[in-house]
Amino acid sequence: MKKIIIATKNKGKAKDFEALFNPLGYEVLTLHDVAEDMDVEETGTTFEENALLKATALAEHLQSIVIADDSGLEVDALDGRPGIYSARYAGEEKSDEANITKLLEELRDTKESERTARFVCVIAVASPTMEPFTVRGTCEGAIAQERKGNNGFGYDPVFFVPSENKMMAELSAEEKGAISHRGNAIKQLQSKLTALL
Ligand SMILES: O=c1[nH]c(=O)c2ncn([C@@H]3O[C@H](COP(=O)(O)OP(=O)(O)OP(=O)(O)O)[C@@H](O)[C@H]3O)c2[nH]1
Ligand SMILES: [Mg+2]
Repeated sequence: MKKIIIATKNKGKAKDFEALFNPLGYEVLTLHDVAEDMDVEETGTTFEENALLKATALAEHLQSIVIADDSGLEVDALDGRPGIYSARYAGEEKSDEANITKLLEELRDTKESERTARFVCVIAVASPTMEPFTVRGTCEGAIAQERKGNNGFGYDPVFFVPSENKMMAELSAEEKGAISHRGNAIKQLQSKLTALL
């Protein structure tokens, strides 16, 4: 099987990528497989900057084509927060559980119609032989009052997807990939992918 390297340590993201790339004939490798010690600081101010930082650092290190994903949740009632800080919203330990608790607490007095939000996923592609580039995918939804569902990762248990009438965490990996920010970003990548890999 052909291999694709993703500059991530997030196992939930890796699963999402596997559901999207395995059917296309690619085995997904992550930092855990290729450079366990590598830790790229996300010092950018946009998803694009952070995705490029992660992709170019690993592409340089491995002298190979690499993709990276920087993603997060934008909540309208919170002026777009947590945004690029989604992973570390409740602290540097990056706990999905604590992040959800903090989010629900911050939205405690926000009524149903004002709980709109979107997931954003920016994927950067970098290689030693070409200019890096990014694609962006989004997924519109709303923040629920309570957790529901056991699939996915991050904020999936409280992210309501109107088109499915379900929480993201109630969808299978394949169902999530069909409608998610990550799936949408990868769809944009696909046309360019064949030429690249
Ligand atoms: O419920 C969710 N479903 C998703 O599909 C999703 N995609 C992103 N997120 C949130 O945004 C952070 C990314 O931050 P991020 O891009 O810096 O990644 P990360 O730090 O977790 O791993 P790495 O790829 O940087 O190694 C994640 O941790 C999550 O909190 C999601 N939440
Ligand atoms: Mg990160």
